[in-house]
Amino acid sequence: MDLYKKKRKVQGGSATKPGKRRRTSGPKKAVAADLLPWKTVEVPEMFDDAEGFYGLEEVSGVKVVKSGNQVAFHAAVASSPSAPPEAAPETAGAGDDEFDGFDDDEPDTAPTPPSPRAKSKPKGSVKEKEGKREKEGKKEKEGKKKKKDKKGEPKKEPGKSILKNGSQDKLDSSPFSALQEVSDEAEETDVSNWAPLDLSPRMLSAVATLGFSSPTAIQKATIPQIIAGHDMIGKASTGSGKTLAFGIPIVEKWLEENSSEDNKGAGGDDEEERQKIPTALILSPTRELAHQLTAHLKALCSSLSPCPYVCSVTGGLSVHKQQRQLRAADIVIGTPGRLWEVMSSSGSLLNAFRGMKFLVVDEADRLLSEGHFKEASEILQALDRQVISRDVPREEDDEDGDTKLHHRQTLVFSATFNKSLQQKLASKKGGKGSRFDLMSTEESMEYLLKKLNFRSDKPKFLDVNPVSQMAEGLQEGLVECGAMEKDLYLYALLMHHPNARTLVFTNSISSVRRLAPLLQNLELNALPLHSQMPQKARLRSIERFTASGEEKNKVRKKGEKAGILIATDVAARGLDIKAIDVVIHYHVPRAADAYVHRSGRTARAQASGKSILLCAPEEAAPTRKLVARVHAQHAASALGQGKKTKFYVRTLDLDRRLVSRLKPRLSLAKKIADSTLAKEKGNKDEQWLRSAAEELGVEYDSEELDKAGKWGGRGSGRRQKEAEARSLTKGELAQLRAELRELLSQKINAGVSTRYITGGGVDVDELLKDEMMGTGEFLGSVGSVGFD
Ligand SMILES: Nc1ncnc2c1ncn2[C@@H]1O[C@H](COP(=O)(O)OP(=O)(O)OP(=O)(O)O)[C@@H](O)[C@H]1O
Repeated sequence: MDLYKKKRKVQGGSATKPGKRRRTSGPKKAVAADLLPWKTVEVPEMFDDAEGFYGLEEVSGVKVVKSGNQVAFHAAVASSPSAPPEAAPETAGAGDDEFDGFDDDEPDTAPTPPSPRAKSKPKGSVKEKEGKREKEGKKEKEGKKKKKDKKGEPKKEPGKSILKNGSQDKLDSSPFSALQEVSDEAEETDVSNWAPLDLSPRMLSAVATLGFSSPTAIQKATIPQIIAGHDMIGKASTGSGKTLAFGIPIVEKWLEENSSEDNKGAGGDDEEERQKIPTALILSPTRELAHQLTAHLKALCSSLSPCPYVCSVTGGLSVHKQQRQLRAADIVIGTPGRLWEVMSSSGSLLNAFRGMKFLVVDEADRLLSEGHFKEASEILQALDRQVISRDVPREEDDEDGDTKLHHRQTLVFSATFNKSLQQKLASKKGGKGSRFDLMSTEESMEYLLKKLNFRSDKPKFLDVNPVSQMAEGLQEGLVECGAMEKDLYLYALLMHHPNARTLVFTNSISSVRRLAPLLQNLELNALPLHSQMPQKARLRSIERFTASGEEKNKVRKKGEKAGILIATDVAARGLDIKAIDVVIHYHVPRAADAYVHRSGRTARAQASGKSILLCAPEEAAPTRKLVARVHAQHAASALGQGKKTKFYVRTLDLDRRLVSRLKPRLSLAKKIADSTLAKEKGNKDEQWLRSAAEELGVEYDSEELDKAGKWGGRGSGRRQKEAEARSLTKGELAQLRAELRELLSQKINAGVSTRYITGGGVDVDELLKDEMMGTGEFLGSVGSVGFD
């Protein structure tokens, strides 16, 4: 323990001059990799098969120093492997890094996670992720090893991983661990644009570690206000950096109060026995978002020493374990369900939370509506209840008898505030259709004021994008197609964007289940994501999607395809995956906020992206209205400037003859997918019927039951189709697969489309030129789908 503290002290002396971050060096010695104090990584109970974690060891507080092609490990103290240093997982600064999974008990409509804001991955250090993959296959491991050798990176012994920095350094097995990778450009990041925000040198250094040279608009607007002590309602478009807008002031406050080792929280010598008062509690509507926020804040704190202990409280870990972690937590990020479970079972914990400095309600409109409202509301009420405590300052009642918690700032953030929030807060049903709309500034303010116990009567309301919640670099379009042609048009859109990382939203889990294998049959890198998937599979899909089709120096690995994530709205909010190029709404969103948040998964952080709605003819008019409502402010502001008054979502025009040439592939792929799904379902149904028959003591006769299915009645047509699909023999399926392979091996001839005919004929030689052959699935060039 002493050793650990001493190390942190040394690192703590590394504060740099504002403006530029400089490398600091402590009294560390070069140590052979074998002699570093490796420590076995504890495997979370939830991982039955350990997901490759068995045998993994980690080491913290080690600096990887790279000079040319040489790499040396510098550690304050080297010890033999048999004498590892004392680990302090429960003390301030230790990381909450066990992956506690994605809940399947979250409402299906709940949104998901994001990814690195850190500009680039560290090249010189051994990456955390590699530890996770130790067991993923010998081949892959050898491949990686070779690559590393080439780069001159340190050779890692099997099962060992070096993690960056001493404080939050435990292995983070969440899919958002990439968020904790910090930029190796930090050394060069000029952070002088942050100067007006008056941040401490240590915070500037932390921001430089992320490689962020300027604050975003919402950060610029809100950070000084929050640091000055104001309550805040912050609204800004998706992907505009709201997390750090509240994260930076929270960490700043923590730094202010924990600037020395002698002043660490409410603890003291008996800290382990006592409940620490956390600096902040951040409420998140979904587990995935909570994990992302945790990773984001840990990334911010990764270079700080001492640094706050950031801890997430979501389902997946035992309540007991989380209570232990919470005892030492400085910043707690959690979903209302699990938080309430943990808080309500411990008086001292609840009391400690009452003393915190910040309460953050992220994605407030979602959190205070739908399924979470009840628990979020209980947490808020419990926090506001006054209890006499030695640690928590007593508050005065105001003239109305309401208790004002003057020591606590409340921060509320979202890109949207919708009408369903208004109804929930007003506890009454709104008029028809109103829940689909977004709220005006005044309305949002009024209702948030009713629900949250702000310290001042008028919290600051900052809307940095009052005209539009949509990201600036976003292009929006709509494709009209027959209701039964959505699969075909989806495939055509994907063919038009062969290298684009694409996120496809559906309104139902069954559509995800159907579309993912269908597109996989078409040799696309389609990955499913919905709330009924097992946690590990969800995690895998996100990881594969995040890693898919990565370009190194603008070159994609040969044969590597960009990922296509087929998801329900579980992925709509907060998901921050780098470089999503296209969002496709396979089903039109049910409400305006869903449209904003789904579309906001692309064009993040100043990037560009496309959002495309697939609409059946009867859906087109209401969808256009919904999009127009989202842009209503935009239109009004344009009117003020004498421009056109209405926003029209752009109609995209796919070449229908070209689309129809995709049909043979699609129908083969569909037959195969239907048969596979029907067989799986059939097996499950049969199993269920067998056990039901057994329980009833009757004989199970599958033929009789099949006949029963043909008698008619509701669902009998579907059942018949399923039976037909199921009846395909192995040989027939193999034949279909062979036909499909043959079709997929030929490119689609775009050269004789109507566009070419009207364009003046086809130059076959031109079409067969190498560069034309290489562009996706089409032979010949195809026009763009209609965006400029
Ligand atoms: N100052 C900055 N400079 C550059 N990038 C930044 C900056 N601040 C944050 N980012 C990056 O911008 C991305 C979006 O940030 P964040 O996830 O906080 O957005 P958000 O506004 O919360 O989005 P959403 O409303 O969709 O949840 C992240 O990848 C983050 O790392």
